[in-house]
Amino acid sequence: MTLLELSGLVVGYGGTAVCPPLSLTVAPGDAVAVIGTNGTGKSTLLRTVLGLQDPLSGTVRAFGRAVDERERAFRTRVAGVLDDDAFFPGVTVREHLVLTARGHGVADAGAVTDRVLDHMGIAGQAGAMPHTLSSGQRRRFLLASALVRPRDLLVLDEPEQRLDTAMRGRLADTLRAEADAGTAVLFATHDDRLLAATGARALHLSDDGAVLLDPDEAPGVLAGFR
Ligand SMILES: Nc1ncnc2c1ncn2[C@@H]1O[C@H](COP(=O)(O)OP(=O)(O)OP(=O)(O)O)[C@@H](O)[C@H]1O
Repeated sequence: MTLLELSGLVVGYGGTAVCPPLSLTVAPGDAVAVIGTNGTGKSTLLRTVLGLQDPLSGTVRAFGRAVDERERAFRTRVAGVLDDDAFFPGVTVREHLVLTARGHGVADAGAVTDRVLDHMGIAGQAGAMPHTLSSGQRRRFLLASALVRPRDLLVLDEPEQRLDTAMRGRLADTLRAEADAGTAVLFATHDDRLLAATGARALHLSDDGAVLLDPDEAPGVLAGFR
């Protein structure tokens, strides 16, 4: 079964492509990493997959339909964490997460939130305002926002950013568990250890084209960017 299908996809801005045309199919339980040096279009690709910008050409289909983030049916099944953050004033970390969970129909939103806060190691920050968190704590919080809600497709842009080594290990375990549970995971990364630990296939973007690598060779290719 195909959950996400990119076909002849070209992404970019103002009519100018930022990466080569690409095609990719992702099934439930698949983990796919998008890799490439800075500026090769990874974030732009993920934004397009999330329906936040239109393709220049080609198609992005999720769950058998063209992606459209205005459709609730799409939003309820797709959890995305990009490199941006915006918070409601006067709403704590825990309250943000409970609101997110409730908004997506989670019945025991408080209990789920407390489990995820604990899992992400930020239970001690539950009552804090998001803007008072350290950058790594804020990253943990943003990742938590994807984990408190239902999801069939998880899209993460460099989820390892600003996380300490132990939390990067936890992140790898989490992504593997997500895939094992049947969630499709698509993430951009610069971390070859995260890539190896998740066992993800890697889509390598470069001037030479978009190439799907085997899990065995992908971490070596990524490490070679250093
Ligand atoms: N809003 C925008 N308008 C125009 N060009 C943009 C915009 N955002 C990004 N770009 C350009 O698109 C190209 C790809 O950027 P993108 O952020 O997708 O790369 P990336 O692979 O995610 O990079 P990095 O590894 O540095 O995060 C870059 O040349 C960038 O300057």
